Amino acid sequence: MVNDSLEITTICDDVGHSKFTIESGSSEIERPACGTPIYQHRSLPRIKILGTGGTIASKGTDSSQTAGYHVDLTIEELLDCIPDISSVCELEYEQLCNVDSKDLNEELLFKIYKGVTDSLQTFDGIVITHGTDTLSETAFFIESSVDTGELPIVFVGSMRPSTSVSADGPMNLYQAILIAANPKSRGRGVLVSLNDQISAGYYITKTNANSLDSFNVRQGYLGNFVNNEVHYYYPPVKPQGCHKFKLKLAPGATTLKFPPVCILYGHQAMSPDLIDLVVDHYDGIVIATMGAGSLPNEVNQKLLSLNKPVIYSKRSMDGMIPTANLPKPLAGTSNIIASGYLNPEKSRILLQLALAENYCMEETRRVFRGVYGG
Ligand SMILES: NC(=O)C[C@H](N)C(=O)O
Repeated sequence: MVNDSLEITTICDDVGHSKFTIESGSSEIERPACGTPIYQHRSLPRIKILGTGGTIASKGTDSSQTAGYHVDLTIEELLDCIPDISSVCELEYEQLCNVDSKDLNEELLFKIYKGVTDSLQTFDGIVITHGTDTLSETAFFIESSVDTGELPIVFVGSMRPSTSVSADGPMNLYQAILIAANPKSRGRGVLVSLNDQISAGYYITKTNANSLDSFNVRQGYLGNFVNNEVHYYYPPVKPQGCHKFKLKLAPGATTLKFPPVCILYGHQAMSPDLIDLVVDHYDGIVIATMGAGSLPNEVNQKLLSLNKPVIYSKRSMDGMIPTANLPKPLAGTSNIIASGYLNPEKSRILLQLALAENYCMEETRRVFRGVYGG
């Protein structure tokens, strides 16, 4: 299903940067200087698409293949597969990277952050195509580090590669663009659009490794997409207690370097020796506890003795860690902080942001209080 009615124009000859615009109609376009967006119909919302890769940008070898495929499709090719949106919005798109989301690192996260912040003033909405495995981490990071104001930022991925029968990528992308262009999406912060559902990026979690309905959010879906209509269930709202960090690069640095934080997974017969193996390599530890903060006593004692922050999160997908369940130090203030509703991977990002700001233990605890932890 090729979209013939869109005109795709290269506006920057720096191919490494891959910036393009898609204009509605085919009337003459005056070419501005490299990097300047071209707009003809000021009345349509302007949407920026940032391509980063993932299954939505993947190809398999035959149409039945839904595993073992490779990222091999550009954002430009992906846009060729969606229905005509030229009467709905004007698009500009940019390929930031093209990787499986397991390979996203601080450098690429910073590229996404820059892609977003550079577009905030010029566009009415931003769509980010992303692999689903770590999509919720990037969405959480962007919500925690960008003051989005009224602008909708919509993350989107897919569970089937572009070559498969009933590939979900084109419909998911189409919906994400329409959500970003819809005035009702304003003032809702970072959204995730997948499988017809709209959710808050701050809370969403990937809960199924294979199915199309792979994302779940116990805090509730915000809305639904049906037959070209965006339906919100609630008026605009942003996540409660979300702490906003101002990212600062170190003097002379060109990208972010976060303090290292690891995640350990609690289990029966867990030994405190595990902590000894990692403690010197990390500035903080997140631990996926059993239940709502349970760990063997010796592990609690070992963690309490560390001179660095330890976040108690959970193995269970839902629920939270109440502060009442944290182990108590014999004397002084504790280095152990409850993650509240955050899962281990989001807790890791939040702790890294707090460490990067040089927050003391109490400031870090206050940040986690926003999600009923601390
Ligand atoms: N469905 C997906 O996008 C999974 C893929 N491995 C990724 O996260 O990039």
